[in-house]
Amino acid sequence: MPVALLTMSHSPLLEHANPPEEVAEAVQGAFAEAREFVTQFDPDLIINFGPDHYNGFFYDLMPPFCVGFAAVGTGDYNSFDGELNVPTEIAQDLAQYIIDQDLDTAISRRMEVDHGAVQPIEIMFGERVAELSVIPVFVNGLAKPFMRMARVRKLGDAVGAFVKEHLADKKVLFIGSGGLSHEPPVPQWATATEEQRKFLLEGRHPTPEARAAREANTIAVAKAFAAGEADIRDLNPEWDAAFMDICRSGELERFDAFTAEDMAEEAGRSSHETRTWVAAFSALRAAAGTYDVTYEFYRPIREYIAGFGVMTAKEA
Ligand SMILES: O=C(O)/C=C/c1cccc(O)c1O
Ligand SMILES: [Fe+2]
Repeated sequence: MPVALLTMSHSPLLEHANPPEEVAEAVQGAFAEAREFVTQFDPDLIINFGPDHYNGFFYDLMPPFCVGFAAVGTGDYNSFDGELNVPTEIAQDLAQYIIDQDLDTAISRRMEVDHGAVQPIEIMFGERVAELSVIPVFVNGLAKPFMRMARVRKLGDAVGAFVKEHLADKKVLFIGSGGLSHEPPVPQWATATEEQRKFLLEGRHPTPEARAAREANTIAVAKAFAAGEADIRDLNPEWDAAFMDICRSGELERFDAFTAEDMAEEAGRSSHETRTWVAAFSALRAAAGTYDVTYEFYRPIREYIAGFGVMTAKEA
């Protein structure tokens, strides 16, 4: 049963910022390497661990995990805004399997997925996004409170065991989207204004004006950050390197010692997006036994507000 993995940072600023040419080219080179890998693998099914940035999930009901039985892109930052081709029956069986492992997951029969979930698929597969078979699995990476990392690892474990037991005839690609160290200007409940709280609570389907204002603010903050003038936590290449070391090592239980507080303090509030990587690597390990990392890339890129990492791996 062939299984493979792609984990990568995403950033809506890829289309809106101008890092030095050498940096932009290096990122595009990393995408080309990863694209070659996933194209060669040619998955029958993608299980996509993705976060959300208050486009699909809000504080009126914020699950730690959610398996999509059907899904539609929100189109934020010009990301994919159509329906994903979700194999509903397999997604239902997956959710049942996860629950049977004594883990709790929400389900959605109409999950809304934002740039954080779909950008890697778009970059890798271009126009084919709508035709590919994709099960989206939301992993909360932005909204406190956070699950313990061990729980995220176990979610991935359950997903990988399901693939091994029930999808042995399929080529499955696990994707984890997000991270690494970064802290884009997304409001936090604890410090939010009344207006921001209203958005965090029920901001689904914003007006075009509200969406444009949010995007313009992110672009402006990224510009200021690159100039050393933004009031957001800096990237942390040492933290990112240590994180990628664990991914490479296969000793994923080492993530269990990560605490939500330390992650935010050391690597920024959105470093919680790395939970998608933990789930994806754990799924790969459970499905494959052992794995080899076949490619990796890293650059701290302030213009993208991202400790920007890419890794591919496959069963050893
Ligand atoms: O949701 C937003 O407004 C900003 C998102 C963002 C910015 C930079 C890096 C990321 O990973 C993001 O998701
Ligand atoms: Fe993000």
